[in-house]
Amino acid sequence: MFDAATAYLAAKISRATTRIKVNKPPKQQDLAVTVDKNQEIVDVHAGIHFKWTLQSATAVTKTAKNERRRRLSGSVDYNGTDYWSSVVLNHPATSETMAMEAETKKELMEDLDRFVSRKDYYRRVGKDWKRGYLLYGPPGTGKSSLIAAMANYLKFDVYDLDLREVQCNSDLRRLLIGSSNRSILVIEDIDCNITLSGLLNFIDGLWSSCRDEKSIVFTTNHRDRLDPALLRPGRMDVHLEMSYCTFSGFKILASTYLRIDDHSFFPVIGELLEEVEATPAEVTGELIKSEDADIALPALVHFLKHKDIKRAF
Ligand SMILES: Nc1ncnc2c1ncn2[C@@H]1O[C@H](COP(=O)(O)OP(=O)(O)OP(=O)(O)O)[C@@H](O)[C@H]1O
Repeated sequence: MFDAATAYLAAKISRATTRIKVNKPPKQQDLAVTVDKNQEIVDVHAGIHFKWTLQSATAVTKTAKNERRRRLSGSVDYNGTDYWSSVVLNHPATSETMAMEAETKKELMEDLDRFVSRKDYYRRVGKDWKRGYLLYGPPGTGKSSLIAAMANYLKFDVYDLDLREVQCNSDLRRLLIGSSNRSILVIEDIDCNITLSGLLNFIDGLWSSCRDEKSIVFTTNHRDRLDPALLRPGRMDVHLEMSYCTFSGFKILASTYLRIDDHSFFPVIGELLEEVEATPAEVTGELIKSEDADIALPALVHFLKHKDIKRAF
């Protein structure tokens, strides 16, 4: 077998390549070919010599894995049969398009990178390879968009789980066993779901039924309504506040929607956003009305002024 592989590879790769790793991850059809960091591979195509060097393992995983991601909703039917119905996740959100503070974004992306790259670490310290995120903030501040951005970043599927659909822990366990690794499990509006003891029971069941490499995202519009028992690390490791639109958030939206990074209306919009609580959803609702900044920005100013007047009464 070794001799056959050597003979085969000798015809395929350059003599300069002394080491190459090929493996077949479980449940995947294709072979994964990897090289070590900083290892150089020489490739000859049409007489031209190419030298490839692996700079970052994460970058390779992300570009190599280019399949379409799915968004799945979990249900249990009247026969007690559980299933996930799936649609293609086509949400364009990325961390770049998210109107959030740059520091918060950076910390989240670093946290995700650390999480996915630490399989051996989790194993060594005897912890399950899972991470819980709580996204909280008023409606329209981008909690759902951020989940899509996280999935796009990690190239993970998204599984939506409505706890009201799940009657008992064995239903939950079967549903979760049917979900894939490398996925984000989403439980939205956690404060609207069932009682505290039921919820604690479900969440602990959730953790113990999940297999490797799973992140779980809970969302709520009211973190203050959640019991501290739910918020502790191990259930929800990272708490991320999604807030009303700030001026720096607005600049990101203006760059995405209007492709501008400055305009004479920016100062007045900055002042208004300090006085008025407008969600990024409301701001994008105005910006999307026209691609012409000279039309969209006065409309936004009008909206913010009007909102302020309404609040004053
Ligand atoms: N922080 C943000 N950055 C960029 N776009 C945003 C942001 N927040 C909201 N939007 C825009 O507003 C739309 C609605 O926001 P989204 O559904 O993500 O908010 P949400 O906080 O999940 O709301 P809800 O609590 O009602 O589910 C998004 O599709 C997106 O276009």
